[in-house]
Amino acid sequence: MITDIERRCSSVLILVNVLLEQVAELSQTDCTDGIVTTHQRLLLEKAGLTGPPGAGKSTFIEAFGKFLTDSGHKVAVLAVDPSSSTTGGSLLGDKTRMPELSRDMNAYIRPSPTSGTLGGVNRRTNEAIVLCEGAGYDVILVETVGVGQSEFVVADMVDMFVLLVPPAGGDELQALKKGIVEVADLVVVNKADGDLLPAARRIQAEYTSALKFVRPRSVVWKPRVIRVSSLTKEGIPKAWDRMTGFRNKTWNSGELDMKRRRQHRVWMWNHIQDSMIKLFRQHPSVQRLIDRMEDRVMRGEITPGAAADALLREFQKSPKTSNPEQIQQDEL
Ligand SMILES: Nc1nc2c(ncn2[C@@H]2O[C@H](COP(=O)(O)OP(=O)(O)OP(=O)(O)O)[C@@H](O)[C@H]2O)c(=O)[nH]1
Repeated sequence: MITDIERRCSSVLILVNVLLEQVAELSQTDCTDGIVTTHQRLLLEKAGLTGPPGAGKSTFIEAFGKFLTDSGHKVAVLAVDPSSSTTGGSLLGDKTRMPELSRDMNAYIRPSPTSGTLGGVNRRTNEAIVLCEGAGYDVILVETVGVGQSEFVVADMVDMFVLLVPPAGGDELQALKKGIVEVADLVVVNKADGDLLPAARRIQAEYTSALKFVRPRSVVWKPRVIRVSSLTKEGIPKAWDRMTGFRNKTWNSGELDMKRRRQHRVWMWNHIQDSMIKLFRQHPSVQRLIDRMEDRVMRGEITPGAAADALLREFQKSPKTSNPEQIQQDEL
């Protein structure tokens, strides 16, 4: 269920986005160029953070975020929760998970959007990043649960990707490692304290060797593995040091700027894809045919390809499409 506040926040977000687009159109500049200067963009840190449930993401973000706000930064924590679009639940972004940071005037924690398609949820997260940049947050952390495809979507929204892991092995971790390690710029082994310290050292060595087999994505940065304790705060400054190291190197080489430009292109196409699907589904003649075609495909009377072609022909036949403004309303 969407609460009234969430509904209003979404409306405000969409309204601000529309305004940003109009300002960009008027000045014929890139939307983000209009609100964030080059100097600000150089100092901006946008990182994705993922890890399996129980790795200590909330505890880490709380400790890391406090360290940053104490050093004069403004920190925004956003969340992408793939389960929220299907179950209506929200694993992430809950303010009670980070009680101290959520009370901090220099931190903003945005709960995960809990409605809409995954595309819509991601789109709103991406728009929230742009708004946080404009509002002067210089560190933006986008948190995801490390179990789905969302990491790869988030990797297209942020400058760097951080994987947080607990000092434990097992099959679950092996599976997790394979996909995500390929997009990780920094692996943080959490809970490196007390009795868990020897295990944390072992996991650090394991990830360090796993990273050797990953195809490098940058010519100036080699992914690192560090140990931290979010409880004792040991290693927290080092995590920040590594993140700024990544940003400075990739910025100076031009890689970061190029990556951000490419991401804008990816998101343009993501938006087009989302909108096209909605237009398609809302097209009156397509709507009349969809149920029949789905039925025939399921009964094996027609191949999926032939059914898709029939629907696409119907869509192309009449240029009449639904009102895009109506689509935005429906998204809410
Ligand atoms: N010893 C130790 N325990 C930690 C550390 N960080 C987190 N924990 C503990 O690990 C457990 C899980 O921490 P959370 O921060 O809730 O983990 P999470 O990844 O956010 O978990 P989800 O909310 O389920 O996604 C809690 O009992 C924490 O107290 C750490 O650095 N050292």
